[in-house]
Amino acid sequence: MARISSDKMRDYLKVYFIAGSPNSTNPLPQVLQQAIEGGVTLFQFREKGKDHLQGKDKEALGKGLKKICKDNNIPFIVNDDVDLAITLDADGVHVGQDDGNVAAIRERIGDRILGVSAHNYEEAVQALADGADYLGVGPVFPTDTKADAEDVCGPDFIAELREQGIHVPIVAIGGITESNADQVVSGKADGMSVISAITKAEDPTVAAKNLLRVWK
Ligand SMILES: Cc1ncc(COP(=O)(O)OP(=O)(O)O)c(N)n1
Ligand SMILES: Cc1nc(C(=O)O)sc1CCOP(=O)(O)O
Ligand SMILES: [Mg+2]
Repeated sequence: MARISSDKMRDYLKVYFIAGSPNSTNPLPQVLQQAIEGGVTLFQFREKGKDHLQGKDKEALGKGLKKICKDNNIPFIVNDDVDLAITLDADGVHVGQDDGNVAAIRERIGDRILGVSAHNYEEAVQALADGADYLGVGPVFPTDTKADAEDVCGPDFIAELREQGIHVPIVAIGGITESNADQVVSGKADGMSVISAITKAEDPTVAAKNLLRVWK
């Protein structure tokens, strides 16, 4: 296996669905299946928040979600938990600035996809030097989903990173909805990551379709 190409990574980032069981009142496997039917291009299992699953329960949910992704040709990414990613043979891992040494995580996961959160030029450059395949940048809008999110940077912050010479795949995150997703596209991100825009939608399939349509 080889590292993913930047072109392929950009395709996968278009509508990047992130969720864990605390984000959804309906069973997450059902929501993921519906979101995939609407066209989401990548999935991250982020089991965080109130009453989140742990240990074998978390592993069992992750295993089921990974199968849904595999059956539908969507890469399955695990948030934070590198051990679980390896146990489940996930397609990749996403880590933030406080989730461990990125270069060491790259060593551990081999050629799997590695996403790293970055909030400024210096963090972006370091993440790439350490082996990131894509950067997660946010929050681009206010979000209620992540209590410890950084200050809102706005969607145009990604265009600023581009001007500073960061041309790798970047996905915007935080507070993205059907109503503001067009600003993510004009802000020069390669994709949008969403939690509540899909998990709290009346119909996750329609929500995913509407987000995908913004790219067309
Ligand atoms: C695609 C993407 N971008 C950013 C994040 C946030 O990661 P992090 O800062 O480590 O925060 P947690 O998600 O771990 O709470 C992400 N998960 N995915
Ligand atoms: C997981 C996460 N990371 C963020 C960051 O800024 O790094 S914002 C965020 C929450 C995204 O959820 P929603 O789409 O519901 O706003
Ligand atoms: Mg993290």
